[in-house]
Amino acid sequence: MIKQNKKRIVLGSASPRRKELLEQIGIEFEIKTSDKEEIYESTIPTEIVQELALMKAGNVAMELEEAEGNVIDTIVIGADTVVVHDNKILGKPSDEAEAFHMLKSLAGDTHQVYTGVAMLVYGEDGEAKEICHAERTEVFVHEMSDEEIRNYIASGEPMDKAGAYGIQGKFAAYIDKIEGDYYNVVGLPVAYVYQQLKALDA
Ligand SMILES: Cc1cn([C@H]2C[C@H](O)[C@@H](COP(=O)(O)OP(=O)(O)OP(=O)(O)O)O2)c(=O)[nH]c1=O
Repeated sequence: MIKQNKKRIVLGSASPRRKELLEQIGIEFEIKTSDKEEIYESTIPTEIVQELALMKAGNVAMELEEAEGNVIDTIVIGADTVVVHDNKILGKPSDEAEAFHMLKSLAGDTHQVYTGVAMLVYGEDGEAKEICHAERTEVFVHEMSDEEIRNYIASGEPMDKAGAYGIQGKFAAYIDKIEGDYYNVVGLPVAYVYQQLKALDA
């Protein structure tokens, strides 16, 4: 059942995973994306993901305002996911060699996945309130041989994903356990999003 929202909800993301996750909980929403560059200044993972999530939501809101003249009674949602291993931030790999390097470092060890969520909540007056949050999940990965890593890269799964893996795909074979929200690893802590929308009476 699709929940009829009181406010218009706009997901500012090109990620197919985020779209699926929001659909999964039955929220009615539209997708708008912006291809503006994403840059961050912070060095702390919880801050980086919130900064980037807010930038994504802000860019989409700005383009919405340009296109439609104003933004009222709307919630624009942005999100960003990074993997952190040994205090190093891993985004999407730029090539297969980097994917190999990332996966080699994650194999047989524990890392953290952080997803930042930013919600720009526009009222009737067109004024926006910002809500930002960072969710952390601990992921424990089994040992992997170099051949297993190479085969996984050959599957094509790693290249558009932070940390070069997708927990929801073939990489499931190497997940020992997680602590925290599974959906956060896939790219959107949907329970957090739903609970916020509920609290906002959206
Ligand atoms: C760790 C992990 C990440 N991912 C994905 C989620 C995100 O799509 C991607 C991280 O990249 P992001 O830069 O967070 O998002 P994106 O560029 O895909 O989409 P947009 O900026 O338009 O919202 O990695 C998985 O699908 N599974 C996983 O297990």
